[in-house]
Amino acid sequence: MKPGRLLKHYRNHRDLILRSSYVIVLALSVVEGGGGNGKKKVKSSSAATPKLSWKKYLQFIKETIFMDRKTPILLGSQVLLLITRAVISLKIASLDGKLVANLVSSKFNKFLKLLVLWMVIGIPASFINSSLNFLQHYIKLIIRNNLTNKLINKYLPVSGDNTTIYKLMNSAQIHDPNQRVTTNIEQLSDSLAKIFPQLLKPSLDVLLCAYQLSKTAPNSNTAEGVLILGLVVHFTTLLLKKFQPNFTRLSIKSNDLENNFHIYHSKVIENNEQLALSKSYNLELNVLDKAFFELALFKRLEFRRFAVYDTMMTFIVKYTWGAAGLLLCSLPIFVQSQFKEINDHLINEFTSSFITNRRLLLTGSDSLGKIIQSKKNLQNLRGYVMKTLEFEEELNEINASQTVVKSENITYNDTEEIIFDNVPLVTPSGQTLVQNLSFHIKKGDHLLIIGPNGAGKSSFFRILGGLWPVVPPGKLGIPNEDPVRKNFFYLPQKPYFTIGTLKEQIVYPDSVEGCEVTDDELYKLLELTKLEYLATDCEELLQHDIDTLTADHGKPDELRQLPMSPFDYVRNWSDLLSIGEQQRLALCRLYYQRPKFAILDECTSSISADLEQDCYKYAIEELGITVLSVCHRTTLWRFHSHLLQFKVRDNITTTSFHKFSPEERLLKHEELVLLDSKLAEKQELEQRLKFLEQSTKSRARNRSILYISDDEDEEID
Ligand SMILES: Nc1ncnc2c1ncn2[C@@H]1O[C@H](COP(=O)(O)OP(=O)(O)OP(=O)(O)O)[C@@H](O)[C@H]1O
Repeated sequence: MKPGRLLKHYRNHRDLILRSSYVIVLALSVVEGGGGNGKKKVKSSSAATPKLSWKKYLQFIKETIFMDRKTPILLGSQVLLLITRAVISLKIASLDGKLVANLVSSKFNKFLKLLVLWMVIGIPASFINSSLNFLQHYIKLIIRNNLTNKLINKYLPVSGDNTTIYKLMNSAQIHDPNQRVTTNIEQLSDSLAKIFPQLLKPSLDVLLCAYQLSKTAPNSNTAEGVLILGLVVHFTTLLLKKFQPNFTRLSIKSNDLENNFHIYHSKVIENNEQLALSKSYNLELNVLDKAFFELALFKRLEFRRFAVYDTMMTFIVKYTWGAAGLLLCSLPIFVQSQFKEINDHLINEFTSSFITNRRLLLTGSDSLGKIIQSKKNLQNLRGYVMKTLEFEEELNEINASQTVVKSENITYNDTEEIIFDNVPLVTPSGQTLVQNLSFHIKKGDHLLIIGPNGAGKSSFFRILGGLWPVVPPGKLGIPNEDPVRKNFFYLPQKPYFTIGTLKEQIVYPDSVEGCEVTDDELYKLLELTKLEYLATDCEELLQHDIDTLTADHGKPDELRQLPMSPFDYVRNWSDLLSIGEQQRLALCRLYYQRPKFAILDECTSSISADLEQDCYKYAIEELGITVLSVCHRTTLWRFHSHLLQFKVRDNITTTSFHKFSPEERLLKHEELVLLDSKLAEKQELEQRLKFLEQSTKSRARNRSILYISDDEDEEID
């Protein structure tokens, strides 16, 4: 094509070509500014950024938005409001220009009319602004609600075997589930609710301003100038990218450090009594200090990077683009003033155009800066999504594995038997504690489990309770589920108590709603473990509250809210009760539940020996509960008929299982203890004898030396 024809074509389609090139250049700048800077590394972070493909990221965002029908509708409304606001901003920009022009030419009436119009437009503008704020918070709440529910349902699945959290805490992946469900989801929802206005508002502003600028430029020759401005924006954005930190990495690392600090702090709170008694504040302070120091150090590094980036950003967006824009708006005026005679009308026109275009340019450059800055939020959001997805995938895996393991290696019988057939005891970390465990007991066979510390006694319970899988070729047989009576009830050495009512503690893990137990029945349960004073204490506290509120006539509402029964009085039971009392209250739970089998893992170790015996007797003889117990006191042996013994020799653990006669075994045990003590006595006597022989010998030697020296003395004499 000849240059002449090309020029003609250009002239014919000049407007279209320039406008589209301008938009393309701006879009390029946005994409460049929004693209990742993969080469940059966060120095203090040793871990690599976890991988998350864009497809998976967008899929997650899509699923989160469409989890609820309300969210897309609200997002749609947000978009509509944003478009309306952008159009209103344009209108206000042109009004601004006209207002100043009328002010300069002292046209008061026109100025007043425009001012009224300006105020009238302010009404929908204010409404739209506050509606946008409201919508953003509302969308955040809905997203947070949906995500939290989704994760909590996977975290505490009602349909599973209630082992998810245990398995999660034993997995190497997740150490901070509480943070993931709380802080992480909150940050994710906040970021996601902000991202649309953050991206859409400035994008719309940029597009509308670009369109308006190229349309309302004082001289159509400035269209090329607008394109040059676009190119300036593009290249400076590329420069800005060099200073841009990797926000995803920063947000992940910062989150991890925050979580570490939180975990250490929770441990201190949890073990406050032990720390006070062992006077170990100094040590714990060091640990907390170190965790916080790491966090603060990283935050400082993060802020420094942000500060450098912000400085560059402000300089480029506000001043470089601003100056280029001002030049673009003013140049045509200077050029025209050289050729035309300046009259009032021209001054008016110049002022109006300059003010309007300047405002449009400032809005445009500011919006472009915001789009580039929203990359930070996009990358932060990516970090939060990664953490949430990692958590969710781990939960999905655990929950899926539960059903597989259960169906493969566990069988149910109606003969009320527990059968361990060649079951290896393997820890979650893969260490085999016992090669194979084989035995079988039925209802009424009370099993005593003994063995040295760390041999695997509690681990056996973990397999029975479904916490650890039944590893092939092992097979586990357990009784069929019974709607009336639970199969198993587990009592550990340190039972768990909630902050709640006394009734809730006794009927746990049943809910008090729909529970038909009466206060008298609850009181009887407490009597069995000699804990009736707990109910009396609650009664006194309740009476005290009633008296105080009655004396204070102004609080009838609070009086009405007080419980009717002392069993409904709320207290923090785990802080309030001694370990022995906690173990006794846990026994009340056992009596209330009356399961077929009770798994008692040193659950009476802090109870006095005579009460312990009474409690065992009641459970076995009165309630017909079959016990499987780990206990170190020989006084409890008489309640058992079978023995599972763990023995460790040369670091290899073996087990033996047989019927057990407690009297015979106790006799042998007593004999063994006697022999042991005699053996110890013998060894002591032998040592004493050795010592005496040695000291006699050394005295004899000393004496002979003395004699020799006497002789020598004599010789000298
Ligand atoms: N979740 C786990 N992950 C890895 N190893 C574990 C886990 N729980 C326990 N173990 C290990 O398994 C071994 C057996 O522990 P277990 O609690 O069964 O011992 P125990 O015989 O009950 O000891 P004790 O009499 O002291 O209570 C120990 O070496 C312990 O460190």
